[in-house]
Amino acid sequence: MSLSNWIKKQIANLNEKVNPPQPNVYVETIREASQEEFSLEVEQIQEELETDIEAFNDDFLLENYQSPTLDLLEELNPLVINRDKLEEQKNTIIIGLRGFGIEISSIIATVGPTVTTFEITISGIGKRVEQVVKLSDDIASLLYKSRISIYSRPENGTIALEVSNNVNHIVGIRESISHPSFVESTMQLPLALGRTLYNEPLVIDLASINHLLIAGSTGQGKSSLLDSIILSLLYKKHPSQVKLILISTNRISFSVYKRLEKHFLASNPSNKGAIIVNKDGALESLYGLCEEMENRYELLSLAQVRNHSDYNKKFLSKELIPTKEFPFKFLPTLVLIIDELAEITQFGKDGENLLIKLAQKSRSVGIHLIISTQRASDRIITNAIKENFTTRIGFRVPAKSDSNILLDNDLASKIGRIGEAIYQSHNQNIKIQCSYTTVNEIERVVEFIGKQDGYSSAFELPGYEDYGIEKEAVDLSKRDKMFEDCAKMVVNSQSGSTSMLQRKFNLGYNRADRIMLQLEAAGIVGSASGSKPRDVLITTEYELARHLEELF
Ligand SMILES: Nc1ncnc2c1ncn2[C@@H]1O[C@H](COP(=O)(O)OP(=O)(O)OP(=O)(O)O)[C@@H](O)[C@H]1O
Repeated sequence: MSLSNWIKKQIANLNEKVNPPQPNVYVETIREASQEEFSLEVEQIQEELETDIEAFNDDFLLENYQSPTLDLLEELNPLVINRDKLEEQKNTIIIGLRGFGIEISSIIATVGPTVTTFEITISGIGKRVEQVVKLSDDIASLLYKSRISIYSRPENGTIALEVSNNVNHIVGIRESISHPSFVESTMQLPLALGRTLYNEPLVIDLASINHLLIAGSTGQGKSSLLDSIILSLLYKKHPSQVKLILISTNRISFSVYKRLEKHFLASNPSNKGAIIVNKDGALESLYGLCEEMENRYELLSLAQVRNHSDYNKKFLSKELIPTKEFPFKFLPTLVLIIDELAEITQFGKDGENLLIKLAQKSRSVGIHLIISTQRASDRIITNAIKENFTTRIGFRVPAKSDSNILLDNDLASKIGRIGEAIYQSHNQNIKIQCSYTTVNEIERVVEFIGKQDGYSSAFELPGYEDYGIEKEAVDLSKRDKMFEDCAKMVVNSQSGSTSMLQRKFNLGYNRADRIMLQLEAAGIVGSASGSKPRDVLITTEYELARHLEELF
C-alpha cells in the first residue's frame, strides 16, 4: 500500500475517533452600505464646498449632482462556504501530517475568494517549514487537488497551506465599493482594488501611493481593474474634485466613458473628444500635464503652501483671493490613466521622458499616474519607470523573467487564476483577487452621471502651444515616394485610414502616419478625428490628378 493510500485509510479510520482542534474559520459577512450612506457622502462634499460658493463660478457645485447609486451595480453570488467540506479538509491536513510524523497544535482556516488558507502551528520544536513543503504533493493528493502552495508566515510563526476552492468567488465591484472599508474611508482617493486571499478588502489611497503600474498578459483582468479603479473614483468623488485623462491609443476600451466628458474628464486643446485615442493627442496630453504641473507649482508657491491638498484647503477657506497677479483657482486632482504603456514609449525617449518627469514631480501638485501594459519587458518597463512607479500590480505573466522585471520576484509567474494579482507596495507583496466590473455596470453608471447637468466642457489642459512647442510643420517638398500611390488609394477607397495604408503598401506605422499628415497638408484628407478614418476631401482620381497638378 502506498504511503498516501495508507494515510487515506488512517484518515477514514480515525476521522470519527479523534477530536482534533476545531478550525477557527474566518469568514467575513459581506456588509453593504445603505443607499443613504452613499448619498450622504456627496451631500457632505457639496456642503463643504458650499460654504465658499462665492469663490467659484455659479455652476461649480453642480448643486443637483447625485453620485451614482449602488443599485446600478450587479449583485453577484456571495461567497459560499461549505462547512462540512472545510471540516473534512482540516481533518485531512491534521491526520495527514501526523502520518508523516508532524503534529500540529492549531489550525485556522480562512476562506478567501479563490483559495482557502489553513494556517497551522507545529507542535514542539525542530520541525521546519521545508519539511512541510516537501510534503506538498502528498497533502495535495490527500485533498484531491493537483497542487497546493505551502509557505511560512514568519510574522505569525505559522505555516500556511493554500488550497484552491472548488468554486471561485468573483469579487464584484459592488461588493468592493459597498464594503465599510471603502464607504467609511477618509482617504483622499480611495481605490477598491479587491480582496486579499485572506478575504480582507484591499482599499488603497492613490494620493499616498502617488502612481501605479499595472502589468500582465492579455486577458488576465487589467482592463477590468482599471474600470474598477475609475468606478471607485466616480462613486467617491464629486465632479469638481477629480478629472480623468484617459488615453487608449490602440483600443476602444475607454470609449464607454465618453459621456462623462462634462463631469469627470479632462482633454487637450487639439483633441476632438475627451478620450484620447491617437498618438498625437497622447503626446499632447503628456506635454499639457507637464505644463499644468509647472503652473500648479507656481500657484502653490504664490500661496506659500507645500502641497495640493493644503492649497485647496486654503483656497476653500477664502485665504486665497484670485486677482490678476495671483490667479488662484480650485485645483481638481488629475488622474492620468494609460491603458498601454508601450503605446507611449513608441514616441521614443520623448514619451518615456515626459512620463518620468511627471512621475517624479507631480505628486505634490495633485497629479497621479496609472499606467498599464501587457508587455512586461525591460524595453517597456525600464529601470527609470520602475524607480518612479514603486507601487505595482502584477497579473499573471508567462515567465519568471517577466515577473522579475515587474516585481523583482517570480510571484506573478505563479498566479493561476484570471483576476488574481500581486499587489506590491513598500516591498510587501499581497496576493489579491481584483474587483471585477462589467461593461453593463459601467454603461449604467456613465448614463446615470452623464444625463445630469454638467460643466460646459471637459476640463481643459494646456496644449502644445502653451508648452512652447509648435507641431512639426509638414514640408510638402519632401513628399514620401509613396505619397501619390497612397493618395490614389484613399481617394478610390474614400477612407483616410492609416492602418489601411500600412496594410496595402506594407508600411510601418510611423511612415504611414507621416504620409497621412502629408495628405492632410495637401488637402486630400481632413484632420484626424479620434480613431476613426479621416474624411476624404476629393472624390475621383481625375479630380485628384488636377488637384496635384495645381499644387506641385
Ligand atoms: N477580477 C476578475 N475576476 C474574474 N474574472 C475576471 C476578472 N477580471 C477579468 N476577468 C475576466 O477576464 C476577461 C479578460 O479581462 P480583461 O479584458 O480585463 O483582461 P486584460 O488583461 O485587460 O486583457 P488585454 O490586455 O487583452 O486587454 C474578462 O472579460 C472577464 O471575463
